[in-house]
Amino acid sequence: MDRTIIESPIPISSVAWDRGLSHEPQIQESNEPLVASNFYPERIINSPEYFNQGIDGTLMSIYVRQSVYDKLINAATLLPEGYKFVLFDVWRSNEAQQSLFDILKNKLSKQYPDLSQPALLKRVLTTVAPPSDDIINKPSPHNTGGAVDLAIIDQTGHPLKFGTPFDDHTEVARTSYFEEKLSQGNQLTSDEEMILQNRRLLYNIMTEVGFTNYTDEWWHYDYGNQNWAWKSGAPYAIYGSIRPTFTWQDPLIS
Ligand SMILES: C[C@@H](N)C(=O)N[C@H](C)C(=O)O
Ligand SMILES: [Zn+2]
Repeated sequence: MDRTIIESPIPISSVAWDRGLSHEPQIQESNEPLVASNFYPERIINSPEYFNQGIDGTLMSIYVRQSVYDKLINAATLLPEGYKFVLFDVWRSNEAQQSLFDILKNKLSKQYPDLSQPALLKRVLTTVAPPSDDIINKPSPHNTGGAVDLAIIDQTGHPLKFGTPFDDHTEVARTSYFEEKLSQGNQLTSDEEMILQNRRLLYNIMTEVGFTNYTDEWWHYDYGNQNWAWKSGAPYAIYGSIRPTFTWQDPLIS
């Protein structure tokens, strides 16, 4: 493995993620299809987290834009021998986005009963994008099939340590959290050092093939959607709102 993949630090962002700005890029829809992501089990496995949790509006299969799948396959070849990606979620229905938002809002309002409504909303929106009120111009990132939630498992089938569970809503989930600790002159424990390297591995591989990262979550990467266009400086996004068409079933229906 190329050592720079675990040695190159993750950049520390000096500005907070701005949900207004991240919807500014125009969308020029490429009409790339959504494809199922389960045809390369040697390197990519699916663990559809929200379907497994019984969240409304979820599907058992994970669907992803064609170029995003191609990029994931490409990225997977950069992993150390025997390692695999594990996909938790890619395309997400608007119903599922709404359910995730409602569930977290409910959970945090019970956990922090003294938080004001604006403060509560800010916390919820750090972990879950708002359900879209304009799916043509401002689709939520996963609804485009261009946002990927993922982690890595090693050659023995065990997840690498990333410092928090998937969908953790604390500041530790911020992708550069351990880089920040280091840059502030703190000594990392050996466990934290391992987590730092694992986050660098995921970050450097994903950005190498063209993804951008959502700075508040080590597991969330984008390609082709407005998040990606805003973060990468691309002139426009190529993925808007979409839904799977289940082409293999069409002949049976007609
Ligand atoms: C809910 C979490 N897995 C996620 O994807 N968060 C981002 C911010 C999103 O909802 O787009
Ligand atoms: Zn995500």
